[in-house]
Amino acid sequence: MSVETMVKTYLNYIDGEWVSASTNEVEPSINPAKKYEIVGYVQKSSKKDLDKAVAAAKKAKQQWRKLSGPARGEYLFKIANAMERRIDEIAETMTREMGKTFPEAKGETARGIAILRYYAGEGMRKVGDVIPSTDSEGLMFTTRVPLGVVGVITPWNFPVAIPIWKMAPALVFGNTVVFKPAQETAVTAAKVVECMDEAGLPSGVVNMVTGSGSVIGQGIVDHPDINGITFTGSNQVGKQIGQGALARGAKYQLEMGGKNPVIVLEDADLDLAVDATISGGLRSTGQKCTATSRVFVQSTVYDQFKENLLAKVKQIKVGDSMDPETWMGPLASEKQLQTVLSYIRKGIEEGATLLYGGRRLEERELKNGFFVEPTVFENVSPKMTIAQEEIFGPVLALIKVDTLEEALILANDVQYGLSASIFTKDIGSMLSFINEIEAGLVRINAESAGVELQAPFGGMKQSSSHSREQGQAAIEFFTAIKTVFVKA
Ligand SMILES: NC(=O)c1ccc[n+]([C@@H]2O[C@H](COP(=O)([O-])OP(=O)(O)OC[C@H]3O[C@@H](n4cnc5c(N)ncnc54)[C@H](O)[C@@H]3O)[C@@H](O)[C@H]2O)c1
Ligand SMILES: O=CCCC(=O)C(=O)O
Repeated sequence: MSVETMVKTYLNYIDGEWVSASTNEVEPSINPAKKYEIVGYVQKSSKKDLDKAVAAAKKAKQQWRKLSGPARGEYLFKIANAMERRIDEIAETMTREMGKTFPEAKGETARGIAILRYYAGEGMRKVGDVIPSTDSEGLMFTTRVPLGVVGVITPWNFPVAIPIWKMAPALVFGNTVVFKPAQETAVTAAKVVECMDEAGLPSGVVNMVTGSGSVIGQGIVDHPDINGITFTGSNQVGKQIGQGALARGAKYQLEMGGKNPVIVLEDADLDLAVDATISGGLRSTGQKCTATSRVFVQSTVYDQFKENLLAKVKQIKVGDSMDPETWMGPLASEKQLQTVLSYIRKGIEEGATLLYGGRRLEERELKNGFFVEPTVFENVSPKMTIAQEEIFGPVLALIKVDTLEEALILANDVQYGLSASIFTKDIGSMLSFINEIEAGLVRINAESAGVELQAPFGGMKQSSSHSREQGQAAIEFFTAIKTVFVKA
């Protein structure tokens, strides 16, 4: 059964107009909690639509870069205000489209608004330095210029925060944007862009084209008039994007997966560590790049930690994310469900012990959605697939260790390096962890997830192209430095 009456069709946004794709094809965006419910129809665009969007962004860039930083910042304040007026509607759309609980979706939308305001303020900050020249009569200084047209390619798991943490700095530093959201959350993306339109952003400054990654995403990578590409998503796609961008000399930035460890030492506050492991690993149904995946627990407190963790995991209420009683919603798509179930099967086949969960939930209404139980494994050895690969689902692997040194070696023994936590009261252990863990986000006595918009964010190793997003770090990607020498 599909509910097709009164379902709105969302259009592309090109040169300040809402337009259909040239293909005349649309795709349904469905609710992962009730797969028969269509949240909206979104455009299945072609390269021709992308070309129009790029041409609009290219035309708009001269006027936009001529505005002062504070004037561009004013537009961001207006977008933030428009989003604030529509916060509940946007959050509800996000919940219905990708399944995170309504409070989480509302928190993310509020975060998007705060990011806009932060970067609005950045429009007033300095963009260069005066550097002493060897010529006593010369003046040497740096200034920054925008890249031009920036392609923004984003995933479905943070459908408001991630597009905004890319588009807000792109805009305030004088770039124009071609935005390709994940098709799974294109309705939520359209609502964010509606707020930009409501704010009166000049035509062509932001353009949105929805469609498949292989056509629109790849089209952005290959387009000669796109000067920079900022991508967040999987490693597989990120590597392709990096290679494509490098081949034609475009600037690029990739933020990708994680396999994030938590270390629990014997002196830890165990209640805190248990709560943080559950929150960091299972909120958003484990679909955060920063989600806790591997939990290294010192052998002296292992049994106690396991008992306390399981007692709490068993209480987790799984269900429709709009239900205020629900703590954990569905996975975002059928594909995501199948991937997570296949990792769980692999864990069992490779000899890990399934302590709790592991099943798809199909009782009553749940059968219409992509629900899986929160899942906990133990006896996970370091080379098992579930200890190495990003699962992106509510699956925790408990691993017993004797010492911090052993935990650090095992924690670092993966290709990823995004975020990591430790629970301990010992300052020496904290310092060893800070120095030796291979992760871009290092958290002490706090869960592995939780990114603050004013601080740099990005990974080490294969989690990133080694650049950083957010905070003042964003200026490094979205501008180019010019060194100027002046002599009268
Ligand atoms: N490090 C971070 O900041 C961060 C944040 C959120 C998510 N992620 C990662 O994102 C992944 C989950 O998101 P996903 O499933 O949407 O990722 P994905 O790589 O499948 O898709 C991301 C985006 O790339 C597009 N795309 C797909 N193929 C493409 C191609 N050939 N060329 C250009 N674009 C293409 C998609 O349509 C989508 O818009 C996880 O690995 C997660 O860890 C990382
Ligand atoms: O999915 C990646 C972003 C994670 C994040 O924003 C957070 O942990 O708060």
